[in-house]
Parts: sequence; C-alpha cells; structure tokens
Amino acid sequence: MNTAHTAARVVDAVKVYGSGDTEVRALDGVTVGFPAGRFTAIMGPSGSGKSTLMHCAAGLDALTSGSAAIGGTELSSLDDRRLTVLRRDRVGFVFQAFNLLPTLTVAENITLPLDLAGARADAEWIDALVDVVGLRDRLHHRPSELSGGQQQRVAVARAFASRPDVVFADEPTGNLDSRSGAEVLGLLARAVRRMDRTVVMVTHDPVAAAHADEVVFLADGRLVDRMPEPTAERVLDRMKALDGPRAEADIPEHHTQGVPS
Ligand SMILES: Nc1ncnc2c1ncn2[C@@H]1O[C@H](COP(=O)(O)OP(=O)(O)OP(=O)(O)O)[C@@H](O)[C@H]1O
Repeated sequence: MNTAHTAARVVDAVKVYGSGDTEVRALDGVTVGFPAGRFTAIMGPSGSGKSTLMHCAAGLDALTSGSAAIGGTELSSLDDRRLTVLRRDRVGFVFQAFNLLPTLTVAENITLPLDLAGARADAEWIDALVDVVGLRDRLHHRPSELSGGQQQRVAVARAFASRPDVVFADEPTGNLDSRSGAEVLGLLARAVRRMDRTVVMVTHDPVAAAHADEVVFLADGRLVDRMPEPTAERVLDRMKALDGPRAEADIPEHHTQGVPS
C-alpha cells in the first residue's frame, strides 16, 4: 500500500464488542487505505461493520487489534489529549443529523471548530468553500431558516473548514430527500475534485455510492471487494450478490428508481 498518498488507513483491523456469548466481531481483519484526493464510499449489508470501520479509522473508537493511521500518524501512539487534537485539526465529520448550533449564523457555524480551537480561519479558503457549497446568500441566516439540504451543506463546509486530511461522512444524505441528497453528494465530489480534498463516506444507497471515485464493500466484518468508477447499477448488483434477497428490502424504493435490476 502506498502510504505516502493514503489519507487514512487501517491494517489488520479487528474490533470485538462484548465477550463470551455476546461477543460480536464487527471487524475481522480489515486492511484498507483511503487514497488522498479521492472520494471513497464504504458499502455493505446492515451489520457488516461499516460504521465501526469509519469510527475506528477516524479515531472515534479504538481497535481491539491492528492499527489505524491518519496521514502518517498511528492513532494508537497518541494519548487521549493528542487524539482529540488530531481529530479536531486533521479530521472532518459529517453526520446524518446536521448537528448545527441553532443560535449561530451559517458563517459562525462554518468556522465554529476553528473558533473553538482558537485557530484563525483562512479567509480565502473559507470564502472558496462558501462558493463550493453555494451558501453565499445565506451566511447570516440561522439554521432554522434553512432547508435540510442547505443545513447539510453548512455541515459539509464546517467539516472542510480546517482543511482536514480527510472528511468522514456517515450516511450524509440519510435525512434528505433525493434531490437535496444529490446536491450534497455533488458538492462532496466537487470538494474532492476542485479543492483536492479526501472524503470517506458510509452509505446504504447505491446512487449515493456512485458519486464516489471508488466503493469498498464489507461483508461480515471483512473487506470483500473494491469497485473503481462505480455506477449505481453495478453497485446495486454487487450488493444483491453480497446480501441475497435481503438487499432489495434494505434499500429504500426511491434509491432504486431508475436503476435497472
Ligand atoms: N457498541 C456496540 N456494542 C455491541 N455491538 C456492536 C456495537 N456497535 C456495533 N455493534 C455490532 O457490530 C456489528 C457491526 O456494526 P456496524 O454498526 O459497524 O455495522 P454497519 O454495517 O454500519 O450496519 P448498519 O448498516 O446497519 O448501520 C453489528 O453486528 C452490530 O450489532
């Protein structure tokens, strides 16, 4: 694996929850790198370990064994304080719930992580981000005055505000209608291509995964496939093969509309 161009990676990652009868091996020896400057989607059946992989790769949770690194930094070598600083300065997050502060304006929400860190916002960078996410005319609004899609665009801009090594997105379109979801996915892809950013996204949705440069597939806590230049059709076919007849039941109907089976 070419670690020089890998924004985040795990090697031989094992994550076990519980013990004895209740033991669950959520990750069972996963080795995967997320290339810098690329948009990678993580897919797999429900319970296959997607969220666990993302949380461990992002330093939100610790592996049982194996290693995880952001850039060249091994996460296990960091104490809690350094890990918190690394997450704050070098990792961005976008969640299904937008998690904006209702009392702050859009502009204030975008720079909040920098303000909390006592860091100075790079005005040119923030300015460019505001254009990429299309929020120029909403900067002085409060989140309650925005649509769900606009709120998620604020969350995306906030995630990129510190120019992190990698942005992890966990079902970022899960709370959005398909049109707003497509807009948010489009701007994640734009941030990667136009601003040389790195995005790793967990999703259930083949149409969402098709916005990525590559899809990695998990099943039963293992990495089972990688698909460069995915299309929704090919991703859906791969998911059906992984999950048998359950796959279609797992995917909301609007996500499969227009996707030939
Ligand atoms: N905190 C926890 N304690 C115990 N078991 C857990 C915990 N978190 C996850 N698991 C289990 O680990 C396995 C993988 O879970 P994970 O949430 O990573 O899967 P996923 O692919 O993200 O699933 P989904 O698509 O349904 O969100 C599942 O069997 C789950 O029940």
